[in-house]
This record gives sequence, C-alpha cells and structure tokens, in this order.
Amino acid sequence: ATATEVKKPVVIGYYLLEKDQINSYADGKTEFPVSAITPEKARMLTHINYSFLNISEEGQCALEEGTDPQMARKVFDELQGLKKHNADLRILFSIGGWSYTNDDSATVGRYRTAAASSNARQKLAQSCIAFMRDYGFDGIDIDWEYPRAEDSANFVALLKEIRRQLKQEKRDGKPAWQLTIAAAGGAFNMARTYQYLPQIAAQLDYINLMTYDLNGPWEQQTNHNAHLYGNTGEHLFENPLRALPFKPALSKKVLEQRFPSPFALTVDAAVQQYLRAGVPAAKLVLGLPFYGRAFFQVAPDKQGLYQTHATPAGDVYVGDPGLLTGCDACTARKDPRIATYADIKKLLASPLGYKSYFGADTKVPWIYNADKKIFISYDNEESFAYKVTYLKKYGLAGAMFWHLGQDDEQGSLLRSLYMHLNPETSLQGGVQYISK
Ligand SMILES: C#CCO[C@@H]1[C@@H](C)[C@H](OC(=O)NCCNC(=N)NC(=O)NC)[C@@H](C)C(=O)O[C@H](CC)[C@@](C)(O)[C@@H]2OC(C)(C)O[C@H]([C@@H]2C)[C@H](C)C[C@@]1(C)O
Repeated sequence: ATATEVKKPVVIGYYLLEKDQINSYADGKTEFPVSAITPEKARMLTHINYSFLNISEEGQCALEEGTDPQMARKVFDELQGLKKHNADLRILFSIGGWSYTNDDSATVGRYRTAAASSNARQKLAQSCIAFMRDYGFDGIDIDWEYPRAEDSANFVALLKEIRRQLKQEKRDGKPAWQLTIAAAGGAFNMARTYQYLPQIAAQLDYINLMTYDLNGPWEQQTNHNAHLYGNTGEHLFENPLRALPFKPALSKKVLEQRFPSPFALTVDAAVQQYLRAGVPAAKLVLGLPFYGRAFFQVAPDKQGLYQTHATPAGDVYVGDPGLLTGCDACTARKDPRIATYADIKKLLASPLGYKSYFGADTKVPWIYNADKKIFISYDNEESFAYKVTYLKKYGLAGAMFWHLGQDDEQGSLLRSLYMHLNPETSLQGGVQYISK
C-alpha cells in the first residue's frame, strides 16, 4: 500500500441472533438469517460482530446455555462464508451485551469474577481463544455494560491477558487477531472506568462507542436517542466526570475546562470526553443506532420535544404491546418502545399521521404524531451524513452500528453510511466490486 493511502474507515455491524433463533435456524423462518447479509452488504462492512456469547458458570466463553451447538456452527460457517464476497471482512464474536452484563443481570457476577483473579482471567482468555479458533473467528469483542469502578483494574488486567494470549497464537497469512470492546456512550456509564481509559485503549484495536440510548423512557422528558449536538431547550446534567478522584488532583480550572458542567448528554460530548481522556482518535469508532425509541402520551408543544410522557421504563415492558400504532413488528416483539429503521420507514409511509422533523442544531430527525401523541427519536441517512462528517473531522476510525437486522430491506442505512465514509466509491456509482 502506498504511504499516502489513507486507511479505509471501519464499518462494524453487530449481527444479533438470539438462542431460539439459532435453535430453529433450519426452519427457514429466521427473521434475519446470515443470507440477509447480501454480497453487496458484505462488501460495505469491515467487521461483523456476532452477538452474543456469554460467560458460562465455569467462567468460560460459551454459547448461551441451551443453544444447539450444531446449529450455531451452521450459523458461524455461514458468517465465515461471507468472506468470499469480501476478503478483508473480519468476523468477531461479542461476549456479553446488556442483558447478560447489566448491574441487575443474573450473569453479571460471572464477568466480575472472571476478571477478578489471574487464574480466572487466564481461564476465560484461553476458552475464548479456543472458541475463536474452533469456529474460525477473527477476534473478540467484549460488550460488558458496564464494569464498575471497583472492577476497572481487573477489567484492564483481563484485556491484557487476552491480548497476551492472542499474541502467542500464530496467524500466518491471515489478518491479525483483533480485540475490541463496546464502551459507554454517555458520561454517567463512562465515569465508572474513565480513569483507566488509556490503559484499556492500549490493549485494543478499536473502542466501539455506544453513542446511543442517550435518552429513553427512563428520563422525565422526551429527548433524542443519539443527537450529535445539544439544544438550548434540553435538560442539562451536572458532569459526573468532574467529581472523579483524579490522582494527582486536577485544579479547579482544569476540571472546568475539561468537564464543562452542566452539560448536554450528546454524541459530541462523549467523543470529546474520550479524546480528553487520552484515547487515540484512531481507535475510536462512532456508534450509530439503526433503531429508534418511542415515547407515549407526549404533549404537542415543540412537536413533542422535551415534553413529559407516560412510557413504561422497566427493562421488561409491561403494558399494551400495540401502543406504537401501525408498528405490527413492534407488537410482535412485545415492546412498542423500540422501532427498527425498517419499522419507522413504514410508519412514515402510512396514513397514520406520523410527521418527521429535523433538528437544525441537534442534526437528528424525530417523529411526532399529534393525533396519537407519540414521539419517536431515531436516525436516518441525513443524520448519518452529519455524523460521518463529524467522525472524519476528529480522525476517528469509522462507524459501528446496532444492529444489522434493523435496516430496511434494501439496506439503505448501511449503504448511506458506506457511501458517506467512502465518497470516492460512490463517485464510481455504487459499491465497488472488491474482487480479491
Ligand atoms: C446489547 C444489547 C441490546 O440487547 C437487547 C435489549 C437489551 C434491548 O436493548 C437494546 O436494543 N439496546 C440498544 C443499545 N445497545 C446496547 N445497549 N448494546 C450494544 O449496542 N452493544 C453493542 C432492549 C431495548 C430490550 O428490548 O430489552 C427487553 C426489555 C425491554 C429485553 C431485555 O426483554 C430483551 O427483549 C428482547 C427484545 C426479546 O431481546 C432480548 C431481551 C430479553 C435480548 C437478549 C436483548 C436485546 C438483544 O434485545
């Protein structure tokens, strides 16, 4: 490669296939089988992260209990098969995810324990690398949401152990093994490990920022899922990073400069906080949501923005699954609070009164249905254009997104993301057929 050749931006797509979908994979009824990742899509991706593995009771990398290993192998072989369309494509598996690792999860203890001693770390790392080799993966992504402050040093030690063992694994002729994590996209979750970020980053190829879920039914007012910039009308927060026990202590002046407070919880705020922590921009990957979040009983002022709402906030949804009028898929999934980009496009095309707006300052779209008093915050090709311009401005490695199965049939979001990241390709009219 010529010295001047700029590294291709990464496009990291999470591929979710839950246990029951794996077990019934051969029945042809899978919602989003690997075959839905068309050759064209495979050529627009640099990484696919299979979600999720868990840590077993024995402290090892494993399929979720009750997963049929033969069917899992079929799925993984199909994922590896995508490389025939794109020789540079890397397929990693992701361990964890919200359900297995949030503070109230039944299995979060396994993560804390696995990181808490050198024996446990060595055993987990060894099992993950064996799993990776056995199924032909190209690396490991850890999606622990989130290590607590008291877990942070152990978390660094775990990453070091995995990296140490990966270095021992010969990988002649194929792309080097990679180790990545999914990391907090908001200052509150970021605060837990903030002071360890340089040490965490040193072990990693990429840090996938979950710069979404910035607002949801847990907030008093409606606001955006993943707005790039703030708005003077939105709720501001005291900056939790300012209160961290920095050693040596930072002067009041430095604290005020580094951690503006109060501040708006935005994508830009998160990226700047990672950069100020000393994380190399070239390891940062900007997370994009392929889903939107719906709020109910929302007043019409400001087209539903920054209004009170009545949306059940619990992890398991209780209430009418049909609240998001017109979203049959949401009703089938029994949760009207999360709509895929595909669902949202259908709602906007329907005669049900969903109107879309775009924030001149926040650079994200939203929907308000005055008749049904429904507010939906989401992302689209327009907000992605602004986010790609932003990530290029700060020299980030590229984009990640949650998740592949939420795009529309044609894969419009992925294509717009790819084209904005690779404008030279789009000049040649469509995805370059990378034949290798
Ligand atoms: C990492 C993650 C996101 O987890 C999703 C769950 C946790 C889903 O979370 C998200 O979609 N989060 C979007 C942001 N992504 C992440 N937090 N993490 C991430 O992107 N990592 C790369 C939430 C909104 C959800 O639907 O949770 C419901 C209760 C509301 C829950 C927990 O019952 C659940 O319901 C379904 C939809 C049936 O899915 C399962 C899970 C049991 C699976 C296991 C969780 C999953 C994949 O839907």
